[in-house]
Amino acid sequence: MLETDRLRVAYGSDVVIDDLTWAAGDTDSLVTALLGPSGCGKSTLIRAVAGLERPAAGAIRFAGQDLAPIPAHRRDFGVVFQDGQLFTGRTVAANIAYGLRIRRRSRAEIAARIDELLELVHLPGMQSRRVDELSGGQAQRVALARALAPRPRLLLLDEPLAALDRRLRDSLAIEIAEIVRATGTPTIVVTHDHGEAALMADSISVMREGAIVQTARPGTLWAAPADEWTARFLGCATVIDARRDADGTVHTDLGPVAIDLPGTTARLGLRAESVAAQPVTDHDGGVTGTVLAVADLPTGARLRVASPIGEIDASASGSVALGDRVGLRLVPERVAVVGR
Ligand SMILES: Nc1ncnc2c1ncn2[C@@H]1O[C@H](COP(=O)(O)OP(=O)(O)OP(=O)(O)O)[C@@H](O)[C@H]1O
Repeated sequence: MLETDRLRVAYGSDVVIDDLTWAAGDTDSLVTALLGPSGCGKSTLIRAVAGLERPAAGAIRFAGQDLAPIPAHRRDFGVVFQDGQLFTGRTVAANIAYGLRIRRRSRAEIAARIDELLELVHLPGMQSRRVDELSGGQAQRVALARALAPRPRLLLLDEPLAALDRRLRDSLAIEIAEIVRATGTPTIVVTHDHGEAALMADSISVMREGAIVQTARPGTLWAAPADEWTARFLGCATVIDARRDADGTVHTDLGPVAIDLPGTTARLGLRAESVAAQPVTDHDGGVTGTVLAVADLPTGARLRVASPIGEIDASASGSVALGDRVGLRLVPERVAVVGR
């Protein structure tokens, strides 16, 4: 639905996006996350799509239509930025009405649409509240309602949760995704947080230095990152070699693991959840290590372990203490196969 074709965006001589050909929002993916580290060009891409930056070369198309001749306010795209950018000193209703007023909708229609949107974003009855009196989470819901009010063809969310605290971020991420799904609005959400991307999106495009390195569903992305950089960016702190022998067993320096490899050798990405640690007495003579640090998380203990391949992260379900000797085992369903 949204396509960039050999797109280049630059600030003066500083080229941020070069030769980018990318598509988002196909029929089975309503919400696409644009995920990448700080400074990789996510906001620049979103701003170019919104019509706020003029491409130096290439094209951006929506539903087949070249957007170049269409100014930002005629694209029918809704935009929400990190801090919402509401009109301060005005009411919630006045903010949501903005895009409807400039489209000259009737008063009755505007009032009805405001009521409907406030129900949708779970702020019923807040019409006459001044936006300066809202909490950060409420302000972002109003910004979302304002963006959705004119029924945009595409919604662009640029780090909509970045200014909120962690606990609120997760719940609002899920809520925003539900709201945009309820309206059926194709959405691109920019984030540098892969947890947030997974909570919100059907598909994730990973961006690195102005290029999209992989687009996939979240589960596929975690299990099969396109390359080592992507694996590390997605939380695989350790990357190791694996090789498959003639009888199909896959060997690594952390012992065998029951996974399929695309060839006879591959690189595996490991997160703490990929390596299970258990007290060495219960262990059957495999790889062992020494516990260097323990963090007790609600989901179990997370460990830093001195292993034969150096320091690695691991997880333990039982009780483990600093200095313990632990047996290490790779958890096949939690191991990422790089470049599969
Ligand atoms: N208005 C501007 N003028 C000049 N350079 C800019 C401008 N906006 C962004 N840049 C530069 O372009 C590059 C990409 O920035 P951009 O904001 O698109 O990245 P981002 O991935 O959205 O990062 P973040 O997550 O930190 O917002 C950075 O090097 C940034 O310094």
